[in-house]
Amino acid sequence: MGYTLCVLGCGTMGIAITSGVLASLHPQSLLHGLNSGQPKWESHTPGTSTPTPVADDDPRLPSRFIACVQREESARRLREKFRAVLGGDAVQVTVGANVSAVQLSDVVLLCCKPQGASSILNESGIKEALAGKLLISILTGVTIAQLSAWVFPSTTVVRAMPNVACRIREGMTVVSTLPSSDSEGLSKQIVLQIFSSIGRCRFLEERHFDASTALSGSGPAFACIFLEAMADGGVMMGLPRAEALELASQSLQGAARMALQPGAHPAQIKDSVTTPGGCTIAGLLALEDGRVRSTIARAIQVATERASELGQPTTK
Ligand SMILES: NC(=O)C1=CN([C@@H]2O[C@H](COP(=O)(O)OP(=O)(O)OC[C@H]3O[C@@H](n4cnc5c(N)ncnc54)[C@H](OP(=O)(O)O)[C@@H]3O)[C@@H](O)[C@H]2O)C=CC1
Ligand SMILES: O=C(O)[C@@H]1CCC=N1
Repeated sequence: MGYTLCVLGCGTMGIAITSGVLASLHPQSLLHGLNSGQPKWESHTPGTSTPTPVADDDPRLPSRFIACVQREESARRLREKFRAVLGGDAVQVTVGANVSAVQLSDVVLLCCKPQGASSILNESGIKEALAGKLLISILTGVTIAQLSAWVFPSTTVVRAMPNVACRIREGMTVVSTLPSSDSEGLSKQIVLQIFSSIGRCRFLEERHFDASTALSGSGPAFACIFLEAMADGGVMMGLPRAEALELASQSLQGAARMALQPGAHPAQIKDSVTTPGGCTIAGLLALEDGRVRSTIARAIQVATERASELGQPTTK
């Protein structure tokens, strides 16, 4: 029998992670369709993630899910969503019952706003309910030292920084290196299993978390600005909007997948596209005139600085 996973604060990211993990555990379920939506275009869109084989007795895999939210309205929507795709109560959704949800769980995924951590973890009984368990926080800016001060020493605290693409199992998650006492233990296996089932997962020291938050946590938003702008250019030149978005999206996906190939480098890919005297170099020079590289790099810098402020007592 696997373990019980409690998603404490099941909003955008809680839903993305839960949906991704459920889809990996139930490859035949409608979750795949729901997560990726109906194909927008008629073009062939091959799937990319390989389903994780289900093994009910694997202690690294969750077999029961509890989602905690604050408002009844959110709870109702979540129940409908998960019931619709799994046809039962695969995910138990609770409101105002964080302590009992944590008591019933083995692993807790903290997915509330950074500003909400203090009140959620200071609720009477939570500390005791978390004793001896694994607490994985995806909160921006809230440090392991802060989290550890709110729980007993027997609670294993791990930070993770996923992104919204976990929803379609194409996420990028950075996980803090575990304490040496647990560096090869079950906690590490559980964390790896969760996040590698919904995308890529990499361990990094905590000092890199704010930059990782800006780069891969916020990254999908930055990429979508570029994507929208490319599509706008296509529309300006007469392409229909839907086709322009398809062309832009698939081009970005293709370029990113090429860049992820072993030994590949973005500059080499760019050079291979750039015919001497051709149209690509004309477009590249227009981009450079707009200081596109320093603008994008500065966005990561500013987002990193802001990430470090979030979750701190003096920050709104
Ligand atoms: N959005 C993103 O792309 C990313 C976000 N993050 C981090 O993930 C965290 C969550 O972000 P996001 O999912 O966008 O935020 P959301 O606001 O979408 O989700 C927060 C959830 O917490 C719930 N909640 C609030 N208070 C309580 C409470 N007292 N008890 C139980 N549940 C509660 C809310 O319930 P209700 O719905 O009822 O209000 C909501 O479901 C943040 O810390 C953020 O920094 C990290 C990486 C990417
Ligand atoms: O904007 C934010 O603060 C969060 C963290 C990364 C993505 N969204």
